[in-house]
Amino acid sequence: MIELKKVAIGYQKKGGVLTVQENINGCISKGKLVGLLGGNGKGKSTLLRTILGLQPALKGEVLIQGIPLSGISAKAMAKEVAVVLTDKIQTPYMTVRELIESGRSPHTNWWGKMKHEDLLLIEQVIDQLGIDAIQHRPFNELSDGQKQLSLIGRALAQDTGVILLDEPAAHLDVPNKIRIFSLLQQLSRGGKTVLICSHDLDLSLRFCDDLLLLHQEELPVLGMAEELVLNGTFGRYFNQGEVQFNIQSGRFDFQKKFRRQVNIDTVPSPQRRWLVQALHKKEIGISPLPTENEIQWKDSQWHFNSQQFDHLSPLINAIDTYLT
Ligand SMILES: Nc1ncnc2c1ncn2[C@@H]1O[C@H](COP(=O)(O)OP(=O)(O)OP(=O)(O)O)[C@@H](O)[C@H]1O
Repeated sequence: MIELKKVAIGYQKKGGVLTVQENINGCISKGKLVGLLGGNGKGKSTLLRTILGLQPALKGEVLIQGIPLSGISAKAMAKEVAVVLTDKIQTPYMTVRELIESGRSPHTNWWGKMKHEDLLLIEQVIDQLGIDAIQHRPFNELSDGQKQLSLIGRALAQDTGVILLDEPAAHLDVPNKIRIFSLLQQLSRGGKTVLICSHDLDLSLRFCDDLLLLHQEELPVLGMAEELVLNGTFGRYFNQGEVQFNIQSGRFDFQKKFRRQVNIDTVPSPQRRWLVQALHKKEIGISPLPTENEIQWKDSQWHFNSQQFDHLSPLINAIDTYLT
């Protein structure tokens, strides 16, 4: 586990100190998938680098598996903590498989000779990530998403108690993103401590047990994801102007006030959800009051202004014309 005790993070500069965040407290527990979330420039990467000991904390203390960072050698750190950072890595010619195998180096002998168990683990990682088809391709020739999967593979092959990931799913397609979050969740259930920094708030809410939220004006907060939503903290930390978190849908809405409005009170789900989206694209809002502009869904048909429509597209065009 990772313990943070009154940690302040930032940079020593010529003119003084730039404090990015302070008073970061809490325990990133074993067996949990924890998301590190915050808007741009709030200090997520800085905190990850501080936890890794790549830069000193300005104040406070970081403990890894109960030991203060200052007391952990680089070799011991490599056995305890695996990391996937966003920095572009330059590998001299190396295949995906060789890159993943290099994750075993903290555990192998000086010659890097791998035992049967090491090879089994490599096979398992390649299988878990679904990268069998690219395992013999040169890393430098891969797409960004394939590179990301390979780097995650190297971290998994390291087989450490703690895994830190900085935006590991940024370049991945949706099924691969879900696969990575789900795999990290599975790893945490197996007893690992996993801290993932992400801008994907939706997947973080769905998969992470706890969230560590960073904000400019408010103190960092660590808590159960659903609790932070229900007590309003999550929304408060991310709402910006017209972009507001909707506690019902769990999504961020662009809450623009539309001049033109219709009433859809009687439209059931799922038609309602997609009708609202199509109306908003035409700058038509939803009126909470019954008005004469009512849309209905009856007998698998749309009804508006005494007309019937089999499909959404002509309905939306008719409303758009009528309300112009
Ligand atoms: N080497 C550096 N020297 C000085 N300031 C830095 C340095 N690296 C980052 N910063 C500053 O620290 C703050 C936090 O940056 P950091 O990269 O940790 O944010 P982040 O939350 O990871 O952002 P993003 O989501 O945009 O990647 C920013 O104001 C940034 O300008």
